Amino acid sequence: MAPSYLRQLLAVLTEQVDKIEGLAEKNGLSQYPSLDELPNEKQNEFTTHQDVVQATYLASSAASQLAATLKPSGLLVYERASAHYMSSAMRVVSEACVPEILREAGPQGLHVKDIAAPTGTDVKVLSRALRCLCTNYVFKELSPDVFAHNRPSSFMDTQKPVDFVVKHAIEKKRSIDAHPHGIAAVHGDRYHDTNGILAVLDHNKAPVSTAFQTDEEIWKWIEHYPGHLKRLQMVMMGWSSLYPHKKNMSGFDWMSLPKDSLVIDVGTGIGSEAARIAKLGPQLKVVGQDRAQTINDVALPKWKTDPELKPMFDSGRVSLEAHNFFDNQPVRQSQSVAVFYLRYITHDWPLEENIKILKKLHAAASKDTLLILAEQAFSEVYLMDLTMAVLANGQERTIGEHKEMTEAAGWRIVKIHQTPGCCFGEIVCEKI
Ligand SMILES: C[S@@+](CC[C@H](N)C(=O)[O-])C[C@H]1O[C@@H](n2cnc3c(N)ncnc32)[C@H](O)[C@@H]1O
Repeated sequence: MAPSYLRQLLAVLTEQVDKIEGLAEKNGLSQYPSLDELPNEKQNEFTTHQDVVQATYLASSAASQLAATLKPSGLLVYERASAHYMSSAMRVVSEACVPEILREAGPQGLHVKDIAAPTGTDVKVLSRALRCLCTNYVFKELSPDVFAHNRPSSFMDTQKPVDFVVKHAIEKKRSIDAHPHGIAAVHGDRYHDTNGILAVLDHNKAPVSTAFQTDEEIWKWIEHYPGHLKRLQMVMMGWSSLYPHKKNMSGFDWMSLPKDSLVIDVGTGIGSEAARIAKLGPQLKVVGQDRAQTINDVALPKWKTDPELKPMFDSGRVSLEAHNFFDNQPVRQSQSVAVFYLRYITHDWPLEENIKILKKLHAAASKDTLLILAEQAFSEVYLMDLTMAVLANGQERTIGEHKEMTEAAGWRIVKIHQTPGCCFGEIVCEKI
């Protein structure tokens, strides 16, 4: 039987790796340099040798075809579509003289605060740009927020002294401050830029709001364009297929809740999670809440007509409610809320706004109410972090940042369910 498609690719890879390692041995190297090894003359001579280059091209083509084959297709397409964040991140990093600063810092690396200091670059922006690159194998993060060079990143180094490049960067900033409509720079007090991450620093405004010259945040602004609103809410359904196995997210056990427990899906959008929860926990009562226009013009028309959703809606098992999550929760005389569930809500907002949202839920919670945040809980896909920054001035958060945020609003993380092989998870919190 002919070898399978995967094995054929693997065979090319194995054959070329054998060839590369044979050539390495012949040239007195123990192996092909890893990503962590910084280039030196001997290695450079080896890695640019004609026979080695030929073998590495074949091996890397087979490897990327293998990766593209095995990666969930939705994720692959998403990564390709948001590749521009990588160019933005490279630009931030090179204008903040990071390659030169890290060269002088050496292999132990440097904390992002110290990397940002010489050019006065915003620490948070730099940290997010560096993390975006690290997850794509350019630079490496040794411990949280401590970064160092790896082999690919060292190619960004101009080899000029730090003092020289920093002086140049600061002079450029001064000339931009004098002519604010001039070319862009990423350092300084404000972030003048043209390549997609403008105004990341301005906590009241996302870059998208700046681009469309509005002071409204995206969820309010988009209501002026009903077609866009519908489209954006449909996109949320698409997230479920980014990771195919996420359709069967094996997280919180909804069957563990008693009959008629009340689950509120806060910021439900079109209600795809409300539907999922109602299916996983047929004994539950689920309420989907969102802004009035989303409920009335997007969610209700779907729930009243979709053959799969309509029976749940007609029977009252799922209901939809117009509610702004910055306001007090409606008073529910008859029963307390078992779970406040928020999927992809907190990544849409900066910390201060999230604390306001979570405090409102805290005020309406009984001592047994659980808060579940369905968010990126493990740092695998940082490309989405910059998407959140651009669209909504939001961010993906590390576990530490989730802890800080929930505790500031009176909640304590008690469990994290991670969907196997997926960076999304369900973060379960109790009232402190
Ligand atoms: C990223 S979407 C997530 C939707 C849904 N939870 C899901 O996972 O499919 C964020 C949702 O928050 C809603 N939202 C934004 N601001 C809101 C507010 N002030 N009150 C209630 N919902 C809001 C939006 O309308 C949108 O449906």
